[in-house]
Amino acid sequence: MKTAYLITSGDLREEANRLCWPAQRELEERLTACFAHSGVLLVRAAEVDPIRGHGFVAGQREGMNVFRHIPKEAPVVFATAAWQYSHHVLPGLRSHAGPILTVANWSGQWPGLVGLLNLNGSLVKASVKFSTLWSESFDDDFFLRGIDQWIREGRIQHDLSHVRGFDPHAIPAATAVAAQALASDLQDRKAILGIFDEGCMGMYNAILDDELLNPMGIYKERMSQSALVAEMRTVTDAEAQAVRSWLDSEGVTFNIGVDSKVDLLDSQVIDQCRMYIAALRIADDFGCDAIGIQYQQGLKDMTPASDLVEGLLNNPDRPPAYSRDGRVLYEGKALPHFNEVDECAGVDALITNRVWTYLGWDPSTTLHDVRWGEAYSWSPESEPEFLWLLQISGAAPASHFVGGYRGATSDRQPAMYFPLGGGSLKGVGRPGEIVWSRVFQEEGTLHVDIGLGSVVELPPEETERRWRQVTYEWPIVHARLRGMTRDSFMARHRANHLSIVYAPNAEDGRQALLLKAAVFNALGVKVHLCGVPAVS
Ligand SMILES: C[C@H](O)[C@@H](O)[C@@H](O)C(=O)CO
Repeated sequence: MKTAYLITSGDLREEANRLCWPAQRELEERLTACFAHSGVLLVRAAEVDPIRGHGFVAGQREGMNVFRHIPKEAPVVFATAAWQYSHHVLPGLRSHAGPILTVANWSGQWPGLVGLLNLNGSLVKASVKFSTLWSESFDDDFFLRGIDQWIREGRIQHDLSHVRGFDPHAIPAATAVAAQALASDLQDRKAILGIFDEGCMGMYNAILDDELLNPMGIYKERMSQSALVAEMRTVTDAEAQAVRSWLDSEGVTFNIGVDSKVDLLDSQVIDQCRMYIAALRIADDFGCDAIGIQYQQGLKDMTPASDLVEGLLNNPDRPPAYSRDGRVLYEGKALPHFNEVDECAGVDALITNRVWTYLGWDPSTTLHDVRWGEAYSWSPESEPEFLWLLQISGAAPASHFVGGYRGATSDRQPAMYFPLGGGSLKGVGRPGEIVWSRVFQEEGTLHVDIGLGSVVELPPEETERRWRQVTYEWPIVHARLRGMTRDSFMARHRANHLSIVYAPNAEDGRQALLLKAAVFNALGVKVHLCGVPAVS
């Protein structure tokens, strides 16, 4: 290999591209130096645009044009230090014949690792072969060995020994019976995912065909964010204020300011309360079992962000909302919400809701971005332990926070993403045992990765330090994912998101994982146990 082409992809929001550009430029410089050291010239496939103030590919058409100038068989390196829309480069990568490497810098500053994992998941769904790497310093052994192998062989082998198949015969008989009953119930009665506009921010991997969903008993109701805005207009000030008052009485702190461009205003929160009621009313109209709001393109220019709404919906303990004729909507229940209309997370949330409700446990669940992570030394003598930092862009159920609603704050969404603001639902993940999972599509079928972990509590100053390295306005979770290293998880994970739900303790978590795995298996989804010890 003498030459490789460097491409990147960015946001559709130019403000985000401009702000993230310095980090991207630094990544590209380091990567170029690294390849040069190995005798390979890394050539940028597109010029940096001085007028736009960045060098990101910022649209699908633009990406298609860039790829027309890359020789078909040439090696291509995709590098990202920021959140990016995969569909900008997916058409070019799909029809590319040369080796593909995807790389991100190991940094929490912008969601670059999230962007990397989204592209990786999208490439897996599209059946495009690729290799992937990440690095903090670009001089570590793991990275250099990977680069070396890719340059020599056009591929990189990672350790995936933590992933193994699920054996439905190796679980307790009672679990198998319960799983079959839950699966049959779903297939008989069927469920509806309410989709407020399909496809968010280029997340091709988050869109699932009806052909895959319908055999499970899951159907989509296709709805529109415009209908949500229209319904919001019918919600009265008094109805919206009642939701806000409920949140105030539960102790949520709204960090209200004065400048609508950068601060959270009461009026933005009231609009979010309107959206909460409107979403529940529409979900009820269509008999939805879960809903997802695309929430970025289109909606961000019409209303404050939907995160506060989403975090509330995922929690059975939430402000009461009434139908137009006065019924309490989804009384005492969560209405699972899949942020960024990630349908894989929607399927997962639906199954979690059924399984956890059957077990009599709190079914509050949420997806998170796999944002970053760092080692932590619990004592001066102990070996540092790697802890993941999970963080979704503003929404998580307050039951997942230290202190619940009382521990929750609502900060204005960053203006670079959300010009009309809106408050987040933000807190620190409460310590406890979790089951994590990810539904994904590979080779035309549905799969789920599932594993065990725990949320850990770090000293407040360490939480604060980590929080300042990522997006301070969003919730934060310090997680230990059992049975795998940072690198083996990254090599395997097929999405920017991962879903979590709490179990009462480790043994209950293990039993619930088996039940959830068995339900998926009974529904025809291929289950992969990640880092989970064999059932004895
Ligand atoms: C607002 C940002 O674009 C986020 O939505 C992004 O980082 C994600 O959450 C991607 O999953």
